Amino acid sequence: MDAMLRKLNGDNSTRGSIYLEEQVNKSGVVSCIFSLKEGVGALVHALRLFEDKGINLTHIESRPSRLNKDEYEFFISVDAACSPALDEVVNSLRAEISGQVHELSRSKQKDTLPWFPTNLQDLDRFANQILSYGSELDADHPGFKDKVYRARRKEFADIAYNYRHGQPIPCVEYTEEEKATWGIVFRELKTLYPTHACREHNRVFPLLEEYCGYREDNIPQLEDVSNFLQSCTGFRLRPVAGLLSSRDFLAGLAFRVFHSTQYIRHGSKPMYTPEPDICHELLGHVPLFADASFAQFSQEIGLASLGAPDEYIEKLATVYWFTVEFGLCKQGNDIKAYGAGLLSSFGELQYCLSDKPKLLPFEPEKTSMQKYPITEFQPVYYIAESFEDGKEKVRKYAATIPRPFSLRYNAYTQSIEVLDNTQKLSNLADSISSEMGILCSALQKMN
Ligand SMILES: C[C@H](O)[C@H](O)[C@H]1CNc2nc(N)[nH]c(=O)c2N1
Ligand SMILES: N[C@@H](Cc1ccccc1)C(=O)O
Ligand SMILES: [Fe+2]
Repeated sequence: MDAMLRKLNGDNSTRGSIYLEEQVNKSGVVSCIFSLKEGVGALVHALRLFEDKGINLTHIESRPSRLNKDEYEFFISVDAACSPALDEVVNSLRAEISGQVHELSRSKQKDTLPWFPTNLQDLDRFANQILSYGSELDADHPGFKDKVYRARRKEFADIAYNYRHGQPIPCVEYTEEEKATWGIVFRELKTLYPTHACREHNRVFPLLEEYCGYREDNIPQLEDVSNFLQSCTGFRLRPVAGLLSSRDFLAGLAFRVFHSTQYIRHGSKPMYTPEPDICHELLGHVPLFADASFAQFSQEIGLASLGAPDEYIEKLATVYWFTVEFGLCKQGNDIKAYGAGLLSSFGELQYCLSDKPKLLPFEPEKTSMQKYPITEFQPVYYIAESFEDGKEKVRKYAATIPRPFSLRYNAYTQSIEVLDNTQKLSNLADSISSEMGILCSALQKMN
C-alpha cells in the first residue's frame, strides 16, 4: 500500500477544521483531502496558499463533509514534483485555518511492502531461489569434496526445480549407502526418543511407522508422508533443493506447506549435519506437523511473516530457530526436546539435555535478538513453559510486526485473504458465526 496518511484536525470553533490525507500513487501524482468550514471565500483563501507556493492543481473535487455538516471536503491532486511545496502548504493550512492541530499519523509506507505469495501456485516461484551452498555451509560440509555425493545432490536438485504445485512428489530410489546412513540415524534416534523427545513427538512416531514406512531399513517417500500429513492437519510437503531464504521458507508455512529436502546427509557424519536433510525433515519436523496445535502454531508464524519488513523477518526467523528448530519445553518435571534440529541429530539431542549448554526461558522479545551458530551445536537453548504458552507468546509477539492490514488463510480457496474491506470482514464474521453455532450445539449435546 502506497498510501501516506496525514490527518490534521483543526479547531472547529475557528475558521474550519481541516484534515489532509496525502497519497502518492504510481503515476507520480500527490493527492490530498482537506475540509473547510462553509463560508464565503473559504476555498479562495485556501487555494491562495497553493498559488503562493506556485503549485499547479491538476485536479479538484468537492463534497459535503459527512462528519461535520457545516464543512466541505476538497480532494485535490498535484504533480509529485510539487510534494515538498505541498508540505509547506499543509503547514500554512494548519496555521491559518486553526490554532490547534493534531497530527495523527505521519508514517511513510509508500512502496515498501515486500511481495508475498497469495495462493499455493505462487510457491512455485521459490523453486530456484535456493541459497547456494556457498556462503556459510561450504566450508563445514562433509560432502563438499565428495564428487559422487555432489552429483547425487544435483539429481535431487533437479526434482525440486521441476516440481510444480499439485504434482505428486517423485519417488526416489535410494542407494544402499544412503539407506545405511538413514539406518544409523534412525536406530540411534529411536532409542533416545522415549527419554528425550516431547510427548507429542512420541505420540505421532508410531503412526509414522505404521502408515508411512518409517523403518530402519527404509527411507520413507515424501509423497507418502505428505499425504499422511494432509490427512492429519492439512500440512503438505514440497520438495526443495536446499536452504530457502527465511522469508520464502516462512511464507510456505502460512499455507501449511513445509519445504522439505529429499537428499540425505553425507555418510561420514551421521550424528550431525549443518544442513537440513531428509533425516531432519522426516524425523525432526514431520511428527510435530501431524499435531494439530503445533501445526497451527507453525502456520501463525508463517502468516506473521507475510509482507513483514526485513528486520522483522530476521527476528521471526530467530524465534522460529529457537522454537520449531531448537526448542526445549517443560513437560511435567522434565525438560524435553521439541525442536526438529534436536530430534534429527543424535549428537545434539543428547548434548542439549546435558549440563553443557546454557538454558534460558523463552521470551520472544529477548529470544529474537539472540545470535546463533548454524554449523555446530547450539550454545544456548530457550525453554518454553508448555506448547500452549509458547504459542501464546509467539502470537503476541507476532502482533507487534507492523503491517497496514490483517491477513488470514482461506483453506477453501487455498489463498491468503487481505482483510482490507468491509465485505471481507463480513464474510469472515459469517464463517466464524457458523462455526460458533456448531461449537455451541456440540457443547449442548455433550451436556
Ligand atoms: C526460517 C528459518 O530461517 C529456518 O531456519 C529455515 C530457513 N530455510 C530453510 N530451508 C529449508 N529448505 N529447510 C528449512 O528447514 C529451513 N529453515
Ligand atoms: N543439525 C541437524 C540438521 C539441521 C541443520 C540446520 C538447521 C536445522 C537442522 C541434524 O543434524 O539433523
Ligand atoms: Fe528445520
